[in-house]
Amino acid sequence: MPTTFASGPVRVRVPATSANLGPGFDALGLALALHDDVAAEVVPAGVRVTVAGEGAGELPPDDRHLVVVAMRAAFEQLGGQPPGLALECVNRIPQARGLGSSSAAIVAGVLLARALVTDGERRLDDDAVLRLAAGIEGHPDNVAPCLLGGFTIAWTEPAGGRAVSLPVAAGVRPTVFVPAGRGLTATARAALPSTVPHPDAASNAGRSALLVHALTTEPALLLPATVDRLHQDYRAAGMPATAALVGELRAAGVAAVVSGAGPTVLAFDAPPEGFTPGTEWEVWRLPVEVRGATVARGRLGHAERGPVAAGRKS
Ligand SMILES: Nc1ncnc2c1ncn2[C@@H]1O[C@H](COP(=O)(O)OP(=O)(O)O)[C@@H](O)[C@H]1O
Ligand SMILES: N[C@@H](CCOP(=O)(O)O)C(=O)O
Repeated sequence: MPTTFASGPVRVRVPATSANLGPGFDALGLALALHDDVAAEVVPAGVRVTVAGEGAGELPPDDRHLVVVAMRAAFEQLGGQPPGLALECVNRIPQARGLGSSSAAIVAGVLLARALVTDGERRLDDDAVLRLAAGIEGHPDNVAPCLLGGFTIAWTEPAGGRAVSLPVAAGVRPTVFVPAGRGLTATARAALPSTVPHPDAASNAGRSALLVHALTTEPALLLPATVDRLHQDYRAAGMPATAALVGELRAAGVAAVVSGAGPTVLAFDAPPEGFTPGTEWEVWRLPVEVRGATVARGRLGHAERGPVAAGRKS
């Protein structure tokens, strides 16, 4: 059946995410209440992208833009490309900091493309959206919480990425420490060895299983549950300030980890009174986002164009 396109714009709201959560490398993730909003419309020709907020003046306004790249991949699976595309992006997720901005862009693109095709949900169901987005990103651990919300466990089968979302226990209060400097995920992945010692793998298996229990049921166990031996130490030389802050917070009894591939630090509770991380860090309390990505008809309105998402506080 030929592909037909919806008339008028559609919009999507996608949350920031923190992946790994310490021992759950490439598997565990958490959605956070900080969002990008993107609207897209099929137009007669060309590709036009406007960007406000994070990445404005830096991101390519054309087919190289990651949201457009993801839309193109999704349209391919949906049966055909539209004649042209117009996008409006309002970005609040800091980019290249370990808060899942690239996954958010990819999820936004796949969901927008599906919503712009008249029978899109029949052609690309929710499981296929996750598989496609995880395939573009290369690992499923950010894409899963971005799509599903909450705390997610993701894994990869021969057919692609899959995930489940679990409710987070009351008393988990994520705080992120965001540095001004960037770090690309690809660079941080290149710092990892191709094999790891068996005791390190065994340690992470136990701690990530414990982390599922700690995050959903018993937050008092978050400190021992967030010990990692598979990625953080290998990456420390490339982000010494991040490694030092994780160490200081943990020494103060706060369960802290590298957020995603860094350089942001995620703590599962507020730092103790009087703890000063240094002026290079912006400190935001970001509640867990339970909703995941949401799609609606129409352009971005006043609410979506606002400067700060609900929950982000300095
Ligand atoms: N909202 C966005 N729109 C377009 N491209 C984006 C967006 N967010 C991130 N990107 C692209 O992804 C890169 C960052 O990806 P990555 O290194 O995986 O970091 P992060 O931890 O933020 O996901 C950016 O430099 C940019 O090229
Ligand atoms: N498991 C990945 C997670 C990358 O997350 P990001 O938010 O930094 O893109 C990794 O550790 O490489």
